[in-house]
Amino acid sequence: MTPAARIQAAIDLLSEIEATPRPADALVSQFFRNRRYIGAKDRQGVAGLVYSVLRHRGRLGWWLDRCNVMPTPRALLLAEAVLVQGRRADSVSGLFNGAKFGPEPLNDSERRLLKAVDTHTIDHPKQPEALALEVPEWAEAPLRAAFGDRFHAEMAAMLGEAPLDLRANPLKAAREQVQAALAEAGVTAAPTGLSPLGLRVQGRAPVSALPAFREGLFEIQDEGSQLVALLADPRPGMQVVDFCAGAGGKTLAIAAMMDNKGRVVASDVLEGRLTRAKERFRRAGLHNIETRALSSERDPWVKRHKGKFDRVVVDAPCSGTGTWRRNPDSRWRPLGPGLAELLPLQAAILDSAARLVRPGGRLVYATCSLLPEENERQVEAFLANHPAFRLLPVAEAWPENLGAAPVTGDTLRLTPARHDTDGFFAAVMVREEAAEATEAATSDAAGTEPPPAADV
Ligand SMILES: C[S@@+](CC[C@H](N)C(=O)[O-])C[C@H]1O[C@@H](n2cnc3c(N)ncnc32)[C@H](O)[C@@H]1O
Repeated sequence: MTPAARIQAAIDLLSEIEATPRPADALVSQFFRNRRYIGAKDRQGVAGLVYSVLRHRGRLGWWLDRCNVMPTPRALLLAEAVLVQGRRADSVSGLFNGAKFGPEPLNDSERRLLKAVDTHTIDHPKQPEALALEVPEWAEAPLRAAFGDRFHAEMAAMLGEAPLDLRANPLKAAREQVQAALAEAGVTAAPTGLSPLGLRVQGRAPVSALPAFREGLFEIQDEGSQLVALLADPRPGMQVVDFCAGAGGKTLAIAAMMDNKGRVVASDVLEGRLTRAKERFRRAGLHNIETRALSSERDPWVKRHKGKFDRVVVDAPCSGTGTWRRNPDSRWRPLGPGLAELLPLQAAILDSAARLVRPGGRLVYATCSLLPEENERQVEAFLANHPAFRLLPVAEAWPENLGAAPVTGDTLRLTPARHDTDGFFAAVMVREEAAEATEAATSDAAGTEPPPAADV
């Protein structure tokens, strides 16, 4: 592809991302699947342009606004070329010449834009702090409240790219074996600091094309997500529910730790996600998992299985603020259901899923959010309404690993700035053996119609 053709492909891809609410990573994969003639290097070049626009979208928008130019994909890419890549306006305009496969020539306002941004860089002292950190307006106040004087450092750490983490599948290979298989394929990876199963890859190797991946020796999973699954402390022979299993990221880790012994139920309100998860379970060699599509969090299946499970993991739908490094597009997309709907939904899911926990069993509540409203506040409200449960400090829940890790407080709070993982929150709660009767009396009381399921 010529450089101009790459720009045109980036314009097409950005237009698709703007036109649909689906996450950018899914659309990027689909875009290239439908254009198999685009080679690996060009794919990387086109995706690099698109992700650079998404990663700088707030500040690029600020510049376009200042120049009175509409934020079209063409204008965003023009501004990106100058303000982020540091190219001169002349060399950029030369690529917009209407040649075959390249973009149409510039219009007047685009020419004006190039002239205005020439020799500038993306940051400008007049940009408000939150915008300079690519923090959308709706999230600024809660994130400032969450981090106080660490707001700048935490948000700055979210501007970079997320590392590529893998989780060894203990059913098929130890972490060292996976590391050796990767090295043989020319991929360098080092053990992660917190997760005993994790490997962090150096650079951006296409690991899913490797035989070791196809044979299920490892999964692609952020270290923070691995820790959430490990916190449930699933053991062989246990009965476990992954209540918001989605495409099965945490289910895979949980089931593998159980050595294929016992039972894991992967449930979700979106059946399509569970169907996709099944292929991953098969590749990983797991046959102790069953999937269960729920009509809502109060599906009758839950009541029928009250008190039957040793572990219940609730990886709740959330704002996703902890994954901004990985999904930069999600900062600027409308929040889907919005916090006003997410907060009661999270509480309702936790409330209902808690019924499944047997006396002495564990309930793990997790989100990939950085907002206390979705995290600590939800757990506090749950504990206040469910005296049968008590918080188990994470260092006690999993002393052999987290005891030595830089994790403070009773709950797990991971951030890119502090732990170089995605932002995650997890709390472990235990249903007291003696409190069964009290809890049983209160848990089935509220039978109100649930809010619609959110695809988050
Ligand atoms: C954060 S995602 C789960 C990610 C998944 N656990 C993983 O590790 O790959 C949250 C999931 O909650 C599901 N969900 C949304 N509303 C729900 C509800 N009312 N009951 C159960 N699951 C729900 C969504 O469909 C979504 O798959």
